[in-house]
Amino acid sequence: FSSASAPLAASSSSTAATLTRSRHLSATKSPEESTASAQYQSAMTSILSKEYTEDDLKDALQGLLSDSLDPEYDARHIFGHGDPNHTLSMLQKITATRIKDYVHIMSNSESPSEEQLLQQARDFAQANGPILNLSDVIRSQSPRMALAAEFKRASPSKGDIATHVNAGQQAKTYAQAGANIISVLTEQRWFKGTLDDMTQARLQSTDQDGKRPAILRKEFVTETYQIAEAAAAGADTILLIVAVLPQHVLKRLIDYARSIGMEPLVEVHGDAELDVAIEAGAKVIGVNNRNLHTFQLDLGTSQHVATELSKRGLKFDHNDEQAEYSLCALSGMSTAFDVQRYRKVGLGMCLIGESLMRAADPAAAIANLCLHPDDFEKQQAAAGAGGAYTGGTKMIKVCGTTRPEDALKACQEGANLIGVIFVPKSKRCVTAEQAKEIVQTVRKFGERTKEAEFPERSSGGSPLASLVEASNALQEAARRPLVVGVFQNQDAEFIKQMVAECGLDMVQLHGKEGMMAANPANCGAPAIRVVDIETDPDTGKATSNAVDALLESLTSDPMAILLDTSIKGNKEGGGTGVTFDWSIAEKIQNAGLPVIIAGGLTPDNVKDAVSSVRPWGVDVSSGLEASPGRKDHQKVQDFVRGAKDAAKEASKGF
Ligand SMILES: O=C(O)c1ccccc1N[C@@H]1O[C@H](COP(=O)(O)O)[C@@H](O)[C@H]1O
Repeated sequence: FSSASAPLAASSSSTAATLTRSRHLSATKSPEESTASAQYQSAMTSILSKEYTEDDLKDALQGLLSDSLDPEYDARHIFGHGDPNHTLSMLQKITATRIKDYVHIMSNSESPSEEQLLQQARDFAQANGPILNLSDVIRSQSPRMALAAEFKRASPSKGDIATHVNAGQQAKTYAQAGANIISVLTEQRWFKGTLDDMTQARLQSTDQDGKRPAILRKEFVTETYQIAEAAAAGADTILLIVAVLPQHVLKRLIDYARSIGMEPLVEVHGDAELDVAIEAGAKVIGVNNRNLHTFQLDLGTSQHVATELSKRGLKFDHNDEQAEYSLCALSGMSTAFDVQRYRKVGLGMCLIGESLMRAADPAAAIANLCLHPDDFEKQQAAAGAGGAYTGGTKMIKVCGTTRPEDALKACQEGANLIGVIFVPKSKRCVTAEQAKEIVQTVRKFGERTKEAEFPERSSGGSPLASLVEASNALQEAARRPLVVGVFQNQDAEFIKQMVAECGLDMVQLHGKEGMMAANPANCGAPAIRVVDIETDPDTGKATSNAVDALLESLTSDPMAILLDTSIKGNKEGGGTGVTFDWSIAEKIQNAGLPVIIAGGLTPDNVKDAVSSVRPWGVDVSSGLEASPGRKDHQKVQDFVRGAKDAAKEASKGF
């Protein structure tokens, strides 16, 4: 395949590009070709609608070991290997389904042969330029972090993400905004992607000077045929997922990809998979922060793998010219802070999908990632917060506690914030003595001797960026529960006095104090600013343009934003026991601001709130009571566990 890997004369003619694409993708065809294409399409439709039993799928995965000389060794890292009763994970189901699909595709008389695909790939390269080497693309960006921006319409766990978006147009936007790699999901059943999406991404992301990002085919690749197919449709590289590939198959696929000029992205999760990848000869290693069998996300995974590579004496630092490997973080990132944490440990690329697909303005979201280190302080300070908030539910606040035993129960269940209310009109209003007792209980539980300390915030940032930074800091600090004092239109001196006397970690301003009142200098501690979502009690709908109003009113004074219902016609919100229209919270988070939602949450509706809105936090007061001011411990347990289970469930996905 030397002609594809050798730099061939590039043509910017899109007509030439269209004509030389593989015959089933071509838009301009002779009548015979059209018939062939129609037959091909109908064959593909029938193949992709086939359903397989669990046994069929297990056999398909087992088949990957049929030519192994040492199946135990080659499959040593594979989940459930050797256990005939193990249930297939979603990753295994999808991969096995693709294995079955390709058995049918490759044997279908309408399909091009692998040789024909390789010829089409050569033609494509001749018309549109040679394959780009992934390793070179990443390394050439140093010291800037390379960005792989992903095109993903849907996923198995999240369902539809952005089905209306056009792949070519989105790729062009990504490329113009500085993406170096464009990853395109080509799997149809679960991700609603196609090979044609990828071709469109390739053709439309090239600029007038012929400069373009590398194109990654994101697929469940087990066959060399899929790699040839990727090259024929315009890919520069392919993803190889170690979790589903026996060692010998991984090696075969890496070698094949290189033989046609592609440097593959080899995806690992833990240490065992890292060893398999290195032994198979991977050079560009992507660390999935998500365990693809359990789907749990942990952004620390990439850092962990970086440490493991260092321990093995392997050089991967993005700024080291001698480095033999490139390390990339995959999954779960959305902000400049995420990029920064990986830059610090030498990673060279971040792959970001969902938050860019959901972003109202993907170009702004990319700019706000501050890919260049010099931009981290400067640019993110001047701009917004990055893409949509997609980090899921991380904060649980149990408010309105008046008794230490209720606060303790909430801590034991895993609540992050315990609220005490100082509002005289509230049925849950506490004295300073009661608050002090609760503070002592919460501190003892968290093995703390003093109030929480928060890192200083970078100065000069936009309110949105500053709030995102503050929310991250609060999330870190609230790994051990903190006590929040709730106030409503009360004197700043009184608030400061209660903070000092009771040892409150934070305050919550729940009245009409305004955004700037939430400054720590005013309150004596960092503050959660409550934003009322004025709701019509008859329709349940918000009565004003709440989203724009909130985004315009933001200042850098608060530590976090909490949305609560206020009933139209009533002066103040708080403890209403009424929900607001949660889609407002979703819209605010899609603009990049993580929010806590409150108002009428109960053990019965919290799961729904968490799974549908995926808010950063949930807050409850009256919904957990046996009687005003007294918590029902069963309800506390059900609420916190329900929120956590739903958060776990909602964070699963590709
Ligand atoms: O709970 C109260 O009595 C209260 C009084 C005054 C201000 C705030 C109050 N509670 C806050 O209201 C929300 C939601 O409460 P609920 O779950 O709808 O009862 C929560 O933030 C509490 O902190």
